Amino acid sequence: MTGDRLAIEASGLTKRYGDVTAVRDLTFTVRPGAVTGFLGPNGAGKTTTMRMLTGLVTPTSGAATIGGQPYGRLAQPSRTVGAVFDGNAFHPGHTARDHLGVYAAMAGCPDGRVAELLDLLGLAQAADRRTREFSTGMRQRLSLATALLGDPRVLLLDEPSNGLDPEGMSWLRGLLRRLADEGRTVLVSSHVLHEVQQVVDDVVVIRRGELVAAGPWSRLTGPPTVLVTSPDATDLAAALTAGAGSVEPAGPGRLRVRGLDAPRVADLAADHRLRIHELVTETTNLEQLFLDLTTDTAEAR
Ligand SMILES: Nc1ncnc2c1ncn2[C@@H]1O[C@H](COP(=O)(O)OP(=O)(O)OP(=O)(O)O)[C@@H](O)[C@H]1O
Repeated sequence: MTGDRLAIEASGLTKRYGDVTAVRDLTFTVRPGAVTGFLGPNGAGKTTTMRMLTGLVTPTSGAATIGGQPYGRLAQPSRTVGAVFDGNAFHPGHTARDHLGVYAAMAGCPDGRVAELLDLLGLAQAADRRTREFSTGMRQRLSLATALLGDPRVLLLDEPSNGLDPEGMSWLRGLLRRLADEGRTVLVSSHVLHEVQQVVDDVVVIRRGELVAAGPWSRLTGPPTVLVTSPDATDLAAALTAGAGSVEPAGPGRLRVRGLDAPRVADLAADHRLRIHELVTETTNLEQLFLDLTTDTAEAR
């Protein structure tokens, strides 16, 4: 399979339920070999979009394709796409091993695949417990195991972090990274930015069913700035400007510098025998960015 054959594409995707437009004219691409965060507040239309990508919901207009084909036309859907949706149902009397065994048989998975996944998903110890005893986090792991059974190259995960504790979150991020590094296409939705920001390469942000931003995370957050405090701020500003930095005042004795990293700022200060009392690299406040992207400006007018 070439890389392009693994891309997810939404093109003018729209879904209306009566008067409610859940998703409106959504166009984006999700590339293989990366983790893409599908972000937006509750009710933004993430689940509806993911359901359209997997053929569970029929778009009112527009198209959703995976590797250039609508989900329904894929030759081996369960071997191409693995999906996890909130509220995945398990038979309460089945053990995790039973549950995976049923799906493995349906997907024609080789022997040993169930044990492999129980291990990969950290469920080996709980393999023979009935799913009715499972915590939300264990259910999430079992959903993920089910999605991964057919060794799919494309993964669509709707809020997979729901119910995971911090350790589970960190484990999930590691798993997502690994799956993407193996060349898979990984689309993961979340309404909580900080849960995914450490792992996503790209983002697609929606609000009220419409696209707000899409692209590499680094492009959306911009380059870091450096905040420097110095009793020699005036001379330091001149030295940094001469060193190709862009400098603006940020309070008494304090400068905000763009275009130079912290070591370069420190080196230039040392070259000019100027004192530094504090040096901080500022990354964009991502929560604020997310808030800005998702706040409905129409309401503010
Ligand atoms: N079957 C349906 N019938 C009517 N309205 C629906 C249906 N499914 C979704 N909606 C509406 O479409 C909008 C988008 O819902 P959706 O579940 O896709 O959002 P979401 O971003 O996944 O939210 P959450 O994070 O809360 O799951 C909401 O206003 C929702 O009420």
